[in-house]
Amino acid sequence: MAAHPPKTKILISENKRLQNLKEAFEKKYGEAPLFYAQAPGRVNLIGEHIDYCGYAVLPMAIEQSILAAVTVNDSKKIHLANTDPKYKDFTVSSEDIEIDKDNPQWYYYFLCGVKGIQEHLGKVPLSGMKCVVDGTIPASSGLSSSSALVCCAALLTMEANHKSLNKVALAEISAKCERYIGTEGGGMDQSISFLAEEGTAKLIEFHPLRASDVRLPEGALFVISNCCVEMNKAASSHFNIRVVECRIATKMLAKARGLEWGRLLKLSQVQTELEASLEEMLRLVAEVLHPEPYSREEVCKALGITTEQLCTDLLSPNTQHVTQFKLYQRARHVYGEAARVLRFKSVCDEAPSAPNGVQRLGDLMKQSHASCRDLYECSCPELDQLVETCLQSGAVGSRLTGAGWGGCAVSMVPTDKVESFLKSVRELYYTPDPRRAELENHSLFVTKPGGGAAIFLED
Ligand SMILES: Nc1ncnc2c1ncn2[C@@H]1O[C@H](COP(=O)(O)OP(=O)(O)O)[C@@H](O)[C@H]1O
Ligand SMILES: CC(=O)N[C@H]1[C@@H](OP(=O)(O)O)O[C@H](CO)[C@H](O)[C@@H]1O
Repeated sequence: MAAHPPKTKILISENKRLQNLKEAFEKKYGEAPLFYAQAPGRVNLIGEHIDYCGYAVLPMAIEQSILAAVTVNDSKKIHLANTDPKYKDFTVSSEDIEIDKDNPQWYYYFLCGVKGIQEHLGKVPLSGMKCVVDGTIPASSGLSSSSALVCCAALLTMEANHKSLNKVALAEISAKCERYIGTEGGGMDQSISFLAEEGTAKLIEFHPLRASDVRLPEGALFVISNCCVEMNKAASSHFNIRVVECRIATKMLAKARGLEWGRLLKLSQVQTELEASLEEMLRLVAEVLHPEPYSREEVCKALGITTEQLCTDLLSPNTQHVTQFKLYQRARHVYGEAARVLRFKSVCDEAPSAPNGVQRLGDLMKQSHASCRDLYECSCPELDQLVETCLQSGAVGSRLTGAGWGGCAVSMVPTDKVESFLKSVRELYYTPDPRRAELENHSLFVTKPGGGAAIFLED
C-alpha cells in the first residue's frame, strides 16, 4: 500500500522559516499554530506538456515550497492570510466554497485543495481553520507554485479534519481539484509534490499513477535560472489552447485509423489502441495531419461534427475564441517528447558513469527545448536567450521547464564547471538588465532532488 505523507515533530526554534511563520501567525491571530503543512515545487527535467496527453514525465522536487501554519476551530470559517503582503487576506465559510475561474486570486488555489478534500470526504462539514501561508517558489515561473499551494491546502485540510490518505490518493485529488481554477493540467506537479523523495528524481507515469526512482548521473548538477518573465496559466488561454489542440489531434488521428474516436481524449490512447511504437506514431502524424494550421471548418468537416459540438465537446470555456489549430506540430512534439523521456530514463538506468551519459542526457534536453520552442511554441524570446546563454556558459544541456511562455530554464552542468557557469550566466543575462539584476538572488541557483509534502508538529 502507498505510504502516507510523513508527520514529523520538529524544533521550531531551530528552523528560521518555521520560526518566522509561527511569529507571523501569532501576530495575526493571537494564538500559536497547531500544526504546519509543507508541499514542494518541482523542476521538470524532461517531458514537457505531455502529462495531460497521458505520457510519463521526469521531474524532481525542489527545496522551495509552500508552507502553512494552521489552527482548527468549530466556526466553519476558513481564514486565510499570507506572509507576502501582495496576497490579501480572505475569509470564507467552509459550507460555501466557490472558485471564480475568471479571477484566479491566490486564495482560490488554496480553496481548490480544500474543496477537493471536502468532495472526497463526501461533502461533510469541515472544521473551521485559521491559516497563514508562506511561499518561497517564484510564482508563474514553471516551478509549480500553484500546485504546491493546492497540495499544501489539501494536505492541511485532511490533517485539520483528523483524516489521512496515502500520497497517491492525495496527488490524484489535488490534480483533479486544481482544474477548478480552469487550467486543464495533467497531474505531474501534484504527483511529484507528494511522491518526491530526497536524493532522487522520479519517473511519473499515469493511469495508474506511479513513481519510480531515477538516479541522476554522477559528475553533473542541475541549475535553475529564471528568465524573469511571468506567465499566469489561469489568467491566459495559452495553456488550454495546447490541451485542446492535442485533444483535437487525438480525434483526427483516431478517426483516420478507424478507431472509436468519440471516446478517445489523449494522444497516448491512440498509441495504445493501435499498439504502435512512438516512432510509428510520429510517422502516422506525418501521414494523416498537415503542417498548415487547421480552421474550425476543416476540423468539423473531418470529424463530421457541428461548430456547436466543437465548442461544447472539444473546446474549454477559455478557448471558445480560437479559430486555428496547429495539430501536426503539437502531436509531433508530444510523441517526440514522450520518446525522449524514455531515452533519458534509460541513460540514467545505465551505470552512473556510463560513457557519454551526461552528454547524451544534455543532447536530449537540447532537443526537448527545440521541440518546445519550434513545434509546441511554448517558449518566449527571453527564455530562448537564457537557454542559449546557459549553453554558452558551459551547460551540457538546457531547456525550458514547466508550462513555459516565460519562467525558468533547467540546465545540466558538469560539477567542476558550476562556479564558472553561474558567473557567466550572471554576467551575460542578469547584470546587464537592472530588473533582472534585482531578481538574480532568487533566480539563479543549483538544485538537488528534495523530499515530498509533509506535516510538522512542534516538538
Ligand atoms: N506564496 C504564494 N502565496 C499565495 N499564492 C501563491 C504563492 N505562490 C503562488 N501563488 C499563486 O499561484 C499563482 C501562480 O500560478 P501559475 O501561474 O500556475 O504558476 P506556477 O507555474 O508557478 O504554478 C499565483 O498567481 C498565485 O495566485
Ligand atoms: C497545474 C498545471 O496545470 N500544471 C501543468 C503546467 O505546469 P506549471 O505551470 O509549470 O506548474 O505545465 C506542465 C507542462 O509540462 C504540465 O502540463 C503541468 O501539468
